[in-house]
Amino acid sequence: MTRILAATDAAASGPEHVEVPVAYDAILLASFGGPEGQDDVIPFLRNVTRGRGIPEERLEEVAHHYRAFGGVSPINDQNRELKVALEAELARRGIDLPVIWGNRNWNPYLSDALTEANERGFRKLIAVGTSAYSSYSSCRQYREDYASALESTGLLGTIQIDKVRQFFDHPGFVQPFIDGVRDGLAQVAAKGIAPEKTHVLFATHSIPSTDAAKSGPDFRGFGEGGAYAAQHLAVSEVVMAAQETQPAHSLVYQSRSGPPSMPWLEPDINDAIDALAADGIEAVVIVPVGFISDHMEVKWDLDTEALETAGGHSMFAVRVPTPGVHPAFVTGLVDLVLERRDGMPAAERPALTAIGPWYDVCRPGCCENVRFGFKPAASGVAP
Ligand SMILES: CC1=C(CCC(=O)O)c2cc3nc(cc4[nH]c(cc5[nH]c(cc1n2)c(C)c5CCC(=O)O)c(CCC(=O)O)c4C)C(CCC(=O)O)=C3C
Ligand SMILES: [Fe+2]
Repeated sequence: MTRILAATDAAASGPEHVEVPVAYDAILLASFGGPEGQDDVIPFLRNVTRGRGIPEERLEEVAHHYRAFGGVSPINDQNRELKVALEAELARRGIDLPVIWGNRNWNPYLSDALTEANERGFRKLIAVGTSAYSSYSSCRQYREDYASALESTGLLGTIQIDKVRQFFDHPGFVQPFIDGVRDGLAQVAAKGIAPEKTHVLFATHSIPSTDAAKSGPDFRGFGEGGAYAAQHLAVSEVVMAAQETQPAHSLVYQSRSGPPSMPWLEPDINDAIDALAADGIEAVVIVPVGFISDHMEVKWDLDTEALETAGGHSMFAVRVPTPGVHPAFVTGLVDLVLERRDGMPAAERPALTAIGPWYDVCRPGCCENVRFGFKPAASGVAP
């Protein structure tokens, strides 16, 4: 297993990287949540966008995506499957850690999970969030929601919530993408399309540019796109380096939702596909590198919209699978829990890029949201 630590990272990999061992009572599988029927769609969207300044037209547009799927987000069944897969892997390895599931934006809520934990006598929880990268939306907001669920249930001070490190460069997360891109490139080759006419698009969720700039801790100096862009770029390089043929590749963004006046990360995947078509590219392999399961952002924004954009140019397009319940991913998540529980030294932790392994405990100021300021957050050093 490769583990590279850049010389410039020496200061960042001090003792603060790794915490002391903790005897956890249970795993908190923490996710986004999604509607389970047509009547849930609007209340769910209100939960997600409360106070966020998302234009009404965008909400109607997104409601339409959910309506087209019967008002049911695929994310809930995917989390149920992941929970079952984690339980099976824990049992197989003889690890006695129950898994409880709670979401940030829909039933079962994080507060329901904490109530359940309390009833079952659990005091120390290790959270596994279904989100691999660093940014306000993909890390800090989870931590804020842990804190507010502790507050609303009156369990602050009774239950402790730690989290596994952001796992963007853990082999368990990256391997399924390596396998998927290999399969995708083989499909392109089988069509007789040459590597020079092929492009690999690594796709992730766009976020406001100001959030991106503040993603990760300030002292790492990641530049304009912050840790969020740097982590995605680094993972893309690892995935491409593992391929036998290496067509050109790039990082693109999807699912932008803020007002047009607010800058979000670009280019949008559909604009990128248009530009590639104009350059004579005949095939695209789309890698949903920002996501862990085939939820709505994948099913709609990639499988419906991006594939349609490619089809409009008569391009051949393949969408690579997300990690889902790939055995390497499930095993990797359990490994992440154990390294944290046992206080495994940073030098022994698997990480495929020079950026990781990421921190057990978020550093001060990490993933600040300049739009809303700091709210209390669990599993980090204040603020
Ligand atoms: C970085 C990131 C991830 C990846 C990390 C992670 O996985 O956590 C992610 C995942 C997801 N986002 C999801 C759904 C939504 N996200 C929205 C809005 C937003 N997302 C943002 C960012 C992210 N989002 C941001 C900056 C906003 C603007 C509002 C704000 O500033 O906070 C909205 C409102 C409507 C809209 O504007 O699109 C919806 C409905 C679902 C569920 C899908 C399903 O149901 O299957 C999932 C997994
Ligand atoms: Fe989102």
